[in-house]
Amino acid sequence: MEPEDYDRLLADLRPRPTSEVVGLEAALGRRTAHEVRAPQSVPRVPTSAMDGFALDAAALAAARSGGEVSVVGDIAAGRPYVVLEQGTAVRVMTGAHVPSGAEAVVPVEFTDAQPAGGVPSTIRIADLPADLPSGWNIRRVGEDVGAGTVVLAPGDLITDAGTGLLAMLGIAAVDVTRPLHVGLIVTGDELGAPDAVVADASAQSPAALILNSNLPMLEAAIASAGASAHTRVCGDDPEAFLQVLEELSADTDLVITTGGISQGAYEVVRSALEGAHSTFGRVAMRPGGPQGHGRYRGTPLLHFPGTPAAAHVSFHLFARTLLGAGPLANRWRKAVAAGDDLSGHPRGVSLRPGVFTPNGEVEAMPRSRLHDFARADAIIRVPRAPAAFRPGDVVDILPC
Ligand SMILES: Nc1nc2c(c(=O)[nH]1)N[C@H]1C(S)=C(S)[C@@H](COP(=O)(O)OP(=O)(O)OC[C@H]3O[C@@H](n4cnc5c(N)ncnc54)[C@H](O)[C@@H]3O)O[C@H]1N2
Ligand code: MOO
Repeated sequence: MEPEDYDRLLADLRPRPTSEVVGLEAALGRRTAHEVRAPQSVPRVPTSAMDGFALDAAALAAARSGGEVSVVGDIAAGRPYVVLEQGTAVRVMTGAHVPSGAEAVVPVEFTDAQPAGGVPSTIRIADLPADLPSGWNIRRVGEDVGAGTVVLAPGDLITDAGTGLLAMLGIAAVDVTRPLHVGLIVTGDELGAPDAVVADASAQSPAALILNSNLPMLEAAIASAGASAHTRVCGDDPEAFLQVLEELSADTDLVITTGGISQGAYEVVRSALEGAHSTFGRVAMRPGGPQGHGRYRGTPLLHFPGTPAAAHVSFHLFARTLLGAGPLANRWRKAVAAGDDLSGHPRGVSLRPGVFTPNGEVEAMPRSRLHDFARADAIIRVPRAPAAFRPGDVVDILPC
């Protein structure tokens, strides 16, 4: 099974997020719970796109034939509106409310007026384009955003530009999804805490030989995905594992486990859950081939392999789908390959760490260890052999 097919199977496990209303200052990086519609138009009134003079049709005609036009007022952006009398002009600044009846705003450069200083009492205009479109340099009401337009869809990430957009529309608070609570159980009798003393390799203590990289790595990945992590470490005893899962699943929206799912003698996760709660199998991909998923008392479960590079890739491919990023099939982006030729593996999709070159192409690292992914900008998807890519070919990448 290809990674995207497996990912589709996981869709039913997606937790339903709840929502909360937050102020704009706390909205950055959150996702909208509902669509957001513009409560008002932008601009709200016709506004000038240029510093210049608003003229009605009669004044424009007079100016075209070389006549002087009287200037009857001055409007800066946000300042009170001035009535445009027939056959006259009003000085307007960019963003100013253009008086009704104005046919066009003529930029100051087309006139004999000085750009700065007081308002001239009259202006002359030279070299006006022959066919001025009606409303030249006047931004119509709702030209940027019409009242009622959907400006953000449900699930959209609120970015810095999105924050500005909401402020522009007078929206001070927004309904966003609450961070999901994700349980993480990292399994293996052999694991030592990252600060454990690394003993001599010949020593008897296994905990000193393999340090627990998956826990801090996936805790960080969960936080980067906007969720909160609740972590536990567990040995290879299935009963003890079930006890940890029982506790953790009661208060979490999703539980991720690592390790103990392949063909070995101490596959704790598999022996505790297979049949009753979870299914285990192999996805045609490397790293990360062994995978499992299920539910425990309703709480969705994802089971990742213990090998650190496999756990890393599994999170980006599959956990992100359940944490609101959308189906894997929709998340691949395109990039131009650089560096050496890339050949597919005969048994499945290869997921290779890739680094962006200064000119924006992507170059695969020679190997796919955690050490390589730690420096990568993206995961490159190399389909199964005989697929092969040469420099200049377009490849699928997942930013990570
Ligand atoms: N006979 C077979 N053996 C294996 C197969 C297979 O198909 N047949 N698949 C291999 C592949 S691919 C992978 S990936 C691993 C996955 O095995 P598990 O999920 O059961 O993981 P473990 O055996 O528990 O651990 C694998 C490896 O990773 C180390 N590990 C585990 N957790 C952590 C952690 N939190 N931090 C750092 N390192 C960790 C663990 O000590 C093992 O060395 O199975 C292959 N075998
Ligand atoms: O899933 Mo494994 O060895 O391919 O890392």
